Amino acid sequence: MMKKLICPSLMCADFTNIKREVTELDKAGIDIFHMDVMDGAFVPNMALGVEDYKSVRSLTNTSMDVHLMVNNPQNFVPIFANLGANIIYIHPEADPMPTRTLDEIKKDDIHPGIAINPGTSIATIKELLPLVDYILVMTVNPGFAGQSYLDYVNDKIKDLAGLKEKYQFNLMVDGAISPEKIKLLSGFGVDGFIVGTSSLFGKDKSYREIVKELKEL
Ligand SMILES: O=C(CO)[C@H](O)[C@H](O)COP(=O)(O)O
Repeated sequence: MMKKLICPSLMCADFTNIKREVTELDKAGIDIFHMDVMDGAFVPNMALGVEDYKSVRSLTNTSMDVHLMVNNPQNFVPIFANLGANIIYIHPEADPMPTRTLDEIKKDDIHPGIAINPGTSIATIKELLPLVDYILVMTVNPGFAGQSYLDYVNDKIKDLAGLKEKYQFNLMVDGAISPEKIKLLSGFGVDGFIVGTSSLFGKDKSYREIVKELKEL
């Protein structure tokens, strides 16, 4: 069976009970905590920040990423490196020299990743493929939970899956990832799924039940 990394998007969690949320998600066997940091400029919203990152990091030893939905992400890398991030995603669309930033991330022994918007083509990121351990394909326009899945991104996901063996990256998807999409996209060769309101949070079942079901899809 292909690996299926389940990564809860903590912007969708109940932050009034973050200790319980993180503990229950850990018990459910999730793989990576996904932390969306927004600047209100690269995307028209604000979500998690440094203090949220510190809180979650203090509650778990599980892998944590940070998805920097910010302009000039190179300025924020040292902050999240110091906070114990295991994977740092930058948007190449927002960085004047993503090759340098990815090298800086790697120097800190952190996995470098790129997140790419629905309208970003593979051609524009081709040179970055040998530099990254993770590619996060946005299947909604980033910034908000609860949007609709953009089907036109499927062709790009299939094409990237075809490049995984050559470049050895993990292929991840983020945005309106329902159980049906996990099943479909696993078949395309996607390794990891950022799960928010579409499959994990605000449901009537426990995280343990849901994560088990998603892994078995
Ligand atoms: O990156 C995001 C928004 O930009 C969120 O991680 C994601 O959209 C949350 O999941 P859902 O779409 O299922 O509510």
